[in-house]
Amino acid sequence: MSTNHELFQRAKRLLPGGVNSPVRAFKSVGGEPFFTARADGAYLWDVEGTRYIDYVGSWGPMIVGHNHPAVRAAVERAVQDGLSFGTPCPAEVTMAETIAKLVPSVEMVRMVNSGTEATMSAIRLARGATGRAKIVKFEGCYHGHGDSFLVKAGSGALTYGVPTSPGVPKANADLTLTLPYNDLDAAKALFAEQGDEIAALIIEPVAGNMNCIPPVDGYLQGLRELCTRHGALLIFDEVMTGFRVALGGAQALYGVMPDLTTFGKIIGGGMPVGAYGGRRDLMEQIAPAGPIYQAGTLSGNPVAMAAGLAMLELVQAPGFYDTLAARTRVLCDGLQSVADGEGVPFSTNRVGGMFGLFFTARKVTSYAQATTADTARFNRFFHGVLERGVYLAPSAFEAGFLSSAHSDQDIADTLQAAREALREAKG
Ligand SMILES: Cc1ncc(COP(=O)(O)O)c(C=O)c1O
Ligand SMILES: NCC(=O)CCC(=O)O
Repeated sequence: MSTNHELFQRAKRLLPGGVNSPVRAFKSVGGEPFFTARADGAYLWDVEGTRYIDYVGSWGPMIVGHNHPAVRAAVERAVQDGLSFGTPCPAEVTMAETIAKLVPSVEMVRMVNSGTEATMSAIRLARGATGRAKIVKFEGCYHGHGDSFLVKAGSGALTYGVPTSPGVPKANADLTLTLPYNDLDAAKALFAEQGDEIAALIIEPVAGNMNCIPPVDGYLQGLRELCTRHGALLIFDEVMTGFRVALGGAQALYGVMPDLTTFGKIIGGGMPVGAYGGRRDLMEQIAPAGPIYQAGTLSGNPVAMAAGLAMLELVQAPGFYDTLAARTRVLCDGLQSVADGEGVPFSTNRVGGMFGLFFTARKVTSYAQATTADTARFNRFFHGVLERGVYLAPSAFEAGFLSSAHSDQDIADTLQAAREALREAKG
């Protein structure tokens, strides 16, 4: 039987950094990642049989808990009929209808295989439709690993201190303009200067890749007005927030209609899926309806669609998001009172089923504030709770996720682990 350590040694010989996605490595918190053998409900079990209460949820998709019987059964049924057809299949039509029904701004969709593909395709569409080249993104936001987005990026790029990646041609990076999140005046100033060259502004409507930072009141509305005034498209990257902060995503929660929206994570139920969609007049410019090319051998895959549809069925249960948000609140308020009790400077953010923990006394509303929180303290806390069976994202710059499988007891156990970890780190 291989141990975590043996597996990681083998992995490092053949996989860069021992992982297939950088955020999984424990490079910033220190130590070695554990290898998961099995997942169920709110828990992961590593190859040594240790159980963890999981607040990563496969980085977002597992909103009903791991290995949900209804999702698993849907996949098992779909597999009986074949794994991939390369022709249209019925489930992708149902998927498109479901997304269009649930997400206010979506009139048409195209399925893809990851969030990265969704965002790359959405900006190609924006450029093709407007005839403009520049895009605007926000410092600390992450939109996958497309060249245009690895400029002042969040997530692993921020965690590892290389927010602008080598390998992105300068000509490409120069077309990506960046702004500070939650600062409408900065956006107004940029659009006043270059508004007629901007194809699209893309934003995480709740930032989740520089820890978790909700938009301040009126901010998304202000960006909407700015884009409309300057003829630029507004793209909400709802890969993380879609079906996470509310059934209709952040656009439903805040009542702001983007022109295009990108999706991933939850809509695949744990299978590799992404999608982009929005205004009909824009989406009809995508091939073969229109000239802007975008394609995919496995796009709309029947097994992935079955998993995603089962997931979207479950989240439509009455009260699903109210309960999820209430649990998230109990967790965050509980952690706050534990930290207060231990005299540790601490604050939290949360929207629906996503949350952020900051080792700083003030409420965090900006990238600058998020990056000045005490990351060394976070790293000690991360290991302190991990030793006690609680798995947080191994980075101070990632949002956390709750699922409907997390019980009151799981939250109570998490708070106890947090209390012990904070006490130990002080002593
Ligand atoms: C907001 C956001 N956009 C895009 C992506 C990219 O998605 P993927 O990892 O599926 O390519 C992610 C996460 O990875 C994300 O959080
Ligand atoms: N918040 C970070 C992600 O969702 C990305 C996961 C990955 O890159 O593996």
